[in-house]
Amino acid sequence: MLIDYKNATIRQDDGSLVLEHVDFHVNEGEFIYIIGRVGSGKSTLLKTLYFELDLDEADNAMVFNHDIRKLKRRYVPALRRQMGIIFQDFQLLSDRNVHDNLQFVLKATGWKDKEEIEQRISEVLEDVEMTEKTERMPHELSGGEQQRIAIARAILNKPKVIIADEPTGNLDPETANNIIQLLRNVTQTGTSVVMTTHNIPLLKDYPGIVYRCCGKHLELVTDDYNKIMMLSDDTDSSQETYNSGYEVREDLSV
Ligand SMILES: Nc1ncnc2c1ncn2[C@@H]1O[C@H](COP(=O)(O)OP(=O)(O)OP(=O)(O)O)[C@@H](O)[C@H]1O
Repeated sequence: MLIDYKNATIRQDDGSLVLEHVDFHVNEGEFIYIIGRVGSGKSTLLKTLYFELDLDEADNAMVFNHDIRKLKRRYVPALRRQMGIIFQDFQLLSDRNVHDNLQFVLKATGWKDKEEIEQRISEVLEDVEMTEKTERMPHELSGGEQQRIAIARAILNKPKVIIADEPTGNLDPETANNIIQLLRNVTQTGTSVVMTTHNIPLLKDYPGIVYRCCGKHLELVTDDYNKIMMLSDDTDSSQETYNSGYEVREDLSV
């Protein structure tokens, strides 16, 4: 198991409670969605996974077999290197082109051999179908293209887990589908993906394990990829419309 939280309590730095009694598990190659209303704690849960926020109240809190309750800060970079992190706003370095964005990460994570660096950059750009855009600056790319580069950057070091905080939030529905398809492809290599989303229709088109943040708890909605096809929109309350134009209902039930 790559990530194993049992009965974890997640608080902000100011001590305010975000989620309690959290049981959350990630195995190799899994595709996991975290859904839930605005402010329900999705991003905060992710922050504990990539050590942006401490988690010390739990019966168990393991990431890559390290007990993160006792983790010394000096071990964080080595663990983060085994993760790829993707944000809604891409967070590419705006002052350098696509190639140099990727090269920067490889150099920062200890790659030295020039040929190997070039080879790896070509491979990941091929994976995300962006080989033509190597020389482009981030501002010369569309949102979907920038997110492709963010994915390329996230997979450079063949991470065990990709953590993506609303990676399709700024994208039109078709581009969002392409991005999710790319992330699904990544799981074929054994990498797991944990992503937050408000885009509920995605769940049916690209099934995965679904958790929901709700009322300071994290519920497992389904861990059966097949069952997700039966997720019902036919519920009685809590309709919300988001920027994507989708009408979504967050109180999905199986
Ligand atoms: N740095 C912070 N310090 C204190 N409280 C915070 C901080 N960041 C977020 N919060 C609060 O923690 C709660 C959970 O926020 P979080 O960002 O995890 O929600 P979310 O489910 O990701 O929301 P969204 O769907 O809008 O991204 C909210 O009440 C939010 O106001």
